[in-house]
Amino acid sequence: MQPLLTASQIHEADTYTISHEPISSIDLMERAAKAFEQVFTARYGDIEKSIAIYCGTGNNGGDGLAIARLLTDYGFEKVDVKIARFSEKTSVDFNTNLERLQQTGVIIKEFKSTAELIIEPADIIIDALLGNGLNKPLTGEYAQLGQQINSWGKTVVAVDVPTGFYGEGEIEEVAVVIKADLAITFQQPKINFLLPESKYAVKNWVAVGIGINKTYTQQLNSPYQYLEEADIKQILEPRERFSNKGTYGHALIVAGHAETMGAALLCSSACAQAGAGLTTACIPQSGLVALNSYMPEIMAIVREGETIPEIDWAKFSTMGIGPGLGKDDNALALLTEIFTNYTRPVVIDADALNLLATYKQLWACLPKGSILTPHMKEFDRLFGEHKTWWQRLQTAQQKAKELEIYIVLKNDYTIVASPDEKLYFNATSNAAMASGGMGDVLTGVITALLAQQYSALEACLAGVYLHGKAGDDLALPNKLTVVLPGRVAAQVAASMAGLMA
Ligand SMILES: NC(=O)C1=CN([C@@H]2O[C@H](COP(=O)(O)OP(=O)(O)OC[C@H]3O[C@@H](n4cnc5c(N)ncnc54)[C@H](O)[C@@H]3O)[C@@H](O)[C@H]2O)[C@@H](O)CC1
Ligand SMILES: Nc1ncnc2c1ncn2[C@@H]1O[C@H](COP(=O)(O)OP(=O)(O)O)[C@@H](O)[C@H]1O
Ligand SMILES: [K+]
Repeated sequence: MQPLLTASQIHEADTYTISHEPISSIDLMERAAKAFEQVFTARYGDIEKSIAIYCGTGNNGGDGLAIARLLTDYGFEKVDVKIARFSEKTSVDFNTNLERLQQTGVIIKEFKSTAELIIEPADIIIDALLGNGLNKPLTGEYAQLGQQINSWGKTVVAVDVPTGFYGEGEIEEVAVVIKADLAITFQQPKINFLLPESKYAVKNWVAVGIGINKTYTQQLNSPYQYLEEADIKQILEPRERFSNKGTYGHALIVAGHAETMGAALLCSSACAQAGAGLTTACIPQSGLVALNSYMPEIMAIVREGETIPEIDWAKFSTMGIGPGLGKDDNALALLTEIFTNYTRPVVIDADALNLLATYKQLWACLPKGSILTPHMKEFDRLFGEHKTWWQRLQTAQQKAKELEIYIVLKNDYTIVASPDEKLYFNATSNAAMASGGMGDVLTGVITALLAQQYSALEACLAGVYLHGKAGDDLALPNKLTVVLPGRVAAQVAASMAGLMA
């Protein structure tokens, strides 16, 4: 698990590392510049290309100067450095790196106003103007320079963060940010890189370690955490000798409606394939033949007309409720019946979320410790309209605590909010997975993990990771632009095995 820190915490962690490693601040900057150079040259290794490095006069600018020296040493012959002297203020390490660079043959130009600039002829621009030290939106000369650089439409690689971009907090639509094709960022992704609104400023990012003290960053106890493969490996347990289907739980999937039976099939088949010892689908009569032919391993409780079926509550280890269920009175009665009789944590998705959003009385009997898996629109239906993802993060954090539930807010980087106010970001999954029914599969996977007696948090974390990993394993090696949910469900076991190898 990697803690995601805010700008001020990153600054504290830098300071701590400098005094405790110990390492001098200028050497830490050199380490950062070296880490940048390695990723940069791996991506843009053609030394014939010309590079312009725009530097501020703080530490981000200092990085830029060190990078200019390192890229020249690497073999780039056309490196131009342009220092924006918009203020008299300079950092100590900026000054040191300027002296170092002056001893090389690199051309260093300075400008006091954007009006002095001509259209940049270089192939690639490195943005080392402002980094994490940004404390207000760009105005004046910085804003003009930002607009100017954006207007050139060049390939831009940002040092740490794009100039004008906030690592955390609300992203303002009107603020000027120098748009980066790639941000090579130090130590950790900045929290806002993981929210959809950042896509206008950051096409891609890579985080490079610079040896910031891990014990210190862990003890800061950040609410924002970034999931890593090692975390999931730690969660997943191998199957035991002498185990049987009873060992791995009995999951009930309550889903499906005449026109949306597919959701029930996808969800229950994902549940069976993610390892529930037994899976039963509670579906309308009209889906029974389809279920049996789609996956004969799954049992059924049939819903007929308006009647609520008899359910032997004690038989089920957990339930996944909602995919394709519909929102009619029947669905409401069924959900009420479940909430009245079943007290163990369940997984709530799709129409069950929409019912919860409409009929507020249902909240009172939602089993504590349950898992809600909304996408953005469902989330807003549940908790009100949000203008930004940053606001959604705050709401997810509050609501998970207040209601003692887990919220899986689905997106490119799915966020798991837990009652202890932590927010976990998952990086697996890819755009090939953006197709209807994918969420139904996720619900099946999480339900299966709950049935196998993983804790609710473990089921959420391992569930989102595995679901995304299965999609990645299918799509990425073959550069597929689409993977359908049924294939993802079928891949989960193999991806799980890959993690446990
Ligand atoms: N030891 C360290 O602290 C390390 C810092 N590193 C680099 O240092 C950067 C942070 O450096 P600094 O804290 O010097 O800050 P920056 O270089 O990001 O900014 C310089 C100064 O500009 C001013 N400023 C902020 N917002 C502004 C605005 N909107 N318009 C005009 N001026 C503004 C502030 O006074 C700020 O201190 C990181 O992003 C990273 O690139 C790396 O070298 C790694 C080690
Ligand atoms: N562009 C994307 N990048 C990464 N993951 C995605 C992307 N689009 C969708 N997903 C994943 O696919 C799932 C879609 O869920 P959801 O919107 O509920 O689908 P549905 O309602 O059709 O079942 C989520 O787990 C989400 O994380
Ligand atoms: K920058």
